[in-house]
Amino acid sequence: MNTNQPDALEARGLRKLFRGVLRVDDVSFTVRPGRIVGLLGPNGAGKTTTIRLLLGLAQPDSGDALVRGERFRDLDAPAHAVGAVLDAGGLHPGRSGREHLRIAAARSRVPVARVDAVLAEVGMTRDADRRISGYSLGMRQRIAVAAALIGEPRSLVLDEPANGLDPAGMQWLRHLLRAFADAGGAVLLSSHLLSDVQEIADDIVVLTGGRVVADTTLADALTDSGGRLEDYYLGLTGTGTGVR
Ligand SMILES: Nc1ncnc2c1ncn2[C@@H]1O[C@H](COP(=O)(O)OP(=O)(O)OP(=O)(O)O)[C@@H](O)[C@H]1O
Repeated sequence: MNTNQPDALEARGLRKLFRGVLRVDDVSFTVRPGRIVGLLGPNGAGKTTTIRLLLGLAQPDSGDALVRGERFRDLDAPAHAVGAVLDAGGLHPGRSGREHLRIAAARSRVPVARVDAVLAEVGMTRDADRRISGYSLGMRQRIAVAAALIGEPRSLVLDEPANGLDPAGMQWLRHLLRAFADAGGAVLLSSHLLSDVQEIADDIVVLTGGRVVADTTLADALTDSGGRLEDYYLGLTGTGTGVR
């Protein structure tokens, strides 16, 4: 790794209050190129808020959320820096997958030819012209991933991407993310599915009550817990809430 390169994604002392309550409390971690980082934590731990801060969708009360060393709003070409998969359920049901991606391409100011490229990348070429209302949740996830890839980003951020994916869909996502990281991309994904994270992540960050309680490699976490991420996680969070 070139140590002069800024980290792909960096949370630096992030704090966020909602109605006077600290929900993200001094959160710091980095995602380096070539790594897949799993962001774990019980319901309400602050994962989505942390992701929204990194993507410039919410502003921290203090601290910095940096993408390649810059705040999201200062990036020249945000779609080229980071792609996000936030809520596949939020796609407009009346549009086709292709229309959704054309809009994403226009917003990101990337050539419309990228639409066919990302459709192929996510295996949705054949179904591209059907309405999203007729898609399964797994197909919606593929279109959401395609939209994230439209700007050929160097980083990907995914909030609960496994939601709605069947085992074959999950395997597909795993391969896609690994290939992305192997090509030098950085990946941050939140998930409740510890077995999936165990199969996919290089590093893990565990949040509880808005604070980072672990930031380690997956290998070290497994060594510490006899090979089961679930045991490591439950040892830290002391709860099975929301975790299966
Ligand atoms: N816009 C908001 N207004 C008020 N409170 C909020 C807002 N967004 C999040 N919170 C609160 O902040 C805390 C962290 O929420 P967040 O969604 O980041 O957690 P999470 O770890 O992603 O949880 P889950 O696993 O349930 O998705 C929760 O207590 C939540 O109710």
